[in-house]
Amino acid sequence: LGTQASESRPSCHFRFGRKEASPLSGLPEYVKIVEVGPRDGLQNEKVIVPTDIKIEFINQLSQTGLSVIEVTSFVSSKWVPQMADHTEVMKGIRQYPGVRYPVLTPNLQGFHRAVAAGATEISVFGAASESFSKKNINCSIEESMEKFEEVVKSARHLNIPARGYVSCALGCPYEGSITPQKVTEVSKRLYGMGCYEISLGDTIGVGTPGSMRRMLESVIKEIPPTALAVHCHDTYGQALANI
Ligand SMILES: CC(C)(COP(=O)([O-])OP(=O)([O-])OC[C@H]1O[C@@H](n2cnc3c(N)ncnc32)[C@H](O)[C@@H]1OP(=O)([O-])[O-])[C@@H](O)C(=O)NCCC(=O)NCCSC(=O)C[C@@](C)(O)CC(=O)[O-]
Repeated sequence: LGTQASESRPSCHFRFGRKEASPLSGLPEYVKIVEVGPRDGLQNEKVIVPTDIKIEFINQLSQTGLSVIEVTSFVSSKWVPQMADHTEVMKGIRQYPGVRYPVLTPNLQGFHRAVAAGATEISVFGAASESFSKKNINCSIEESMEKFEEVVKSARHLNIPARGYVSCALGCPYEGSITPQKVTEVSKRLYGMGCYEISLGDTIGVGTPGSMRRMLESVIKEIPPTALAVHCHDTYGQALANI
């Protein structure tokens, strides 16, 4: 994610609930906001944010009425130094009733560490682009799916809900356009293995309402819209329009 422009950091992403026959028309019945500032917002900061500040940030977010706050990532500190204090952050925050605190886990090692730190919800994060998958998590899409299968299976045994991210849903920093079919294929794999919700990431903010619609129309053929979320980076000021 090194190529991500600093202004592209999202602080939250969205899931919509609708009653209409067409899931892409009309206004949503409700909007769920998944706050990702402490994780996606901070992960690329050059200066390491002190752990106590992160904890205070999350505690204050917990008092805003949000129902889901993504806290940290149990990833390699060599890859993402900013998330090296994942265990301290997870153990240090005050968990408010009615608020969920998911964390990112790329593999079983991360999953076990997350559980040991007290995580009760996790997310695996894949991509619809081979190059992005390799640069982000050092493996092919197929290899990543095998790792995620293990994680989601272990999570299920512990009754821990798992979400799945699909990066590059509207474009890749290395490959350019990504077809809606590829996004659908990866989303279907994640949903099929047991992820309760698939978050479609416009990782570099290159989407438009048109490309978002085309991508969603394809994914919705395979996954119920109630199990979909979008995660929009605001690199070109289009995130709100795309949402
Ligand atoms: C996935 C790995 C770990 C593979 O990294 P790797 O180097 O391929 O891992 P490995 O299995 O070959 O192991 C190598 C070393 O890493 C360690 N290791 C192995 N796993 C872990 C772990 N879980 N936690 C801590 N350490 C770990 C392992 O113990 C070993 O340590 P050593 O023996 O060399 O001392 C690495 O590539 C990584 O950490 N990547 C993180 C990428 C990341 O966090 N990216 C940002 C989040 S994704 C995102 O932002 C997109 C999203 C979700 O917001 C949606 C969107 O906008 O598109």
